[in-house]
Amino acid sequence: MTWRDQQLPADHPPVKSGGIGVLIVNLGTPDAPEPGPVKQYLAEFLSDRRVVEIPAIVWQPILRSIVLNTRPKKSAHAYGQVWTQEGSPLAVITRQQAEAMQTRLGEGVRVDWAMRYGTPSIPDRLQALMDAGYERILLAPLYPQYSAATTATVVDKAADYLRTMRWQPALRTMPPYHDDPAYIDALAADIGRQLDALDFEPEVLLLSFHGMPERTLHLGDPYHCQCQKTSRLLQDRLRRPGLKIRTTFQSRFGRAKWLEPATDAVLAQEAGAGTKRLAIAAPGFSADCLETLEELAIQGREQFTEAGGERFAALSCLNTSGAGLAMLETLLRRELSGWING
Ligand SMILES: C=CC1=C(C)c2cc3[nH]c(cc4nc(cc5[nH]c(cc1n2)c(C)c5CCC(=O)O)C(CCC(=O)O)=C4C)c(C)c3C=C
Ligand SMILES: [Fe+2]
Ligand SMILES: [Fe+2]
Repeated sequence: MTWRDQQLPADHPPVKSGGIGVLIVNLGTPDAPEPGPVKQYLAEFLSDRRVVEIPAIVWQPILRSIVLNTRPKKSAHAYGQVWTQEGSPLAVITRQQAEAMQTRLGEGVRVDWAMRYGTPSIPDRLQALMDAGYERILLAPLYPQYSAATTATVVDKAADYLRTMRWQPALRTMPPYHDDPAYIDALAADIGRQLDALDFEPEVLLLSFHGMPERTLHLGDPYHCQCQKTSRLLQDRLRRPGLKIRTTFQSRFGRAKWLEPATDAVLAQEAGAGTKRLAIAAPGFSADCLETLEELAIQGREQFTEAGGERFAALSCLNTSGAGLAMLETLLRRELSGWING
């Protein structure tokens, strides 16, 4: 009991200890690879005004009457192809990343994880950290490139929850790290290692980033520029002059024009132009997920080989690789240093 507790009534909640918590956050994923849970997840995700920037009065009827009646079945099938014994790859890897950070950062800091959509939710984990006495919380969205549809909506969600609290934690947010030497070095080391381990030598390496509506670029979202900068720095750092490297954007959604060139179009175009051996990496994803394991590794392979390609490799994301964990530790320690040493 502290001196403060002694002055409080007996039924008063315990005085918090003031410890430091880290909440790492990724996008989110359904609870099961079945249409029901996928529908629930998509309803939450695609109702986020940061993600679909169409007025709700126009979008919600389309979402409810068309998208949520057609997409869940198709997406559930895709999730079924990549689901693991432990669950959705994105959730499993994010949890493993949090556990590894707990080990690396030690007992002085508590590391937890959450998903922007689905479970475990950001409010749930923020409250759990507060209940356990962590009054300073570092919110770490694991998106190297900033976009309103990813980084900003994580901060919105945390802020919305803080708005409901009488006793708020102090919140710090980890900035995007698209050009951070720790990130570029980790990518170069991990992609270089995977390229060296292939039993063929690719002529082309695609760096495929998740797409966004092109309109967001014109509205000032830095996402496209940050993807291009990551690619340029990574290309320099990879030092493979014989390898043709191209930047592409995947996972188009809806009817609007998205950032180009599209990954699927480039796969077919490269094969059509005579490229026989191709590798693809997804540097914007911190963890393998549906978009890398199904869309790139399964569908991408089909698109390339059906158009005449012969050898294809989809490289893993940083996940829990040594390079990836060392990078995360560097980024988190940098943000925590003000609180620990200050
Ligand atoms: C890495 C950054 C991401 C950006 C930017 C992003 C933008 C964005 N996404 C959609 C629509 C969908 N994305 C879906 C899956 C998905 N998206 C990301 C990351 C980014 N999205 C990840 C990591 C995942 C995988 C989730 C998993 O469970 O493994 C999906 C769901 C799957 C499907 O039905 O195809 C949709 C839908 C939009 C509209 C958008 C930008 C405006
Ligand atoms: Fe997405
Ligand atoms: Fe997809």
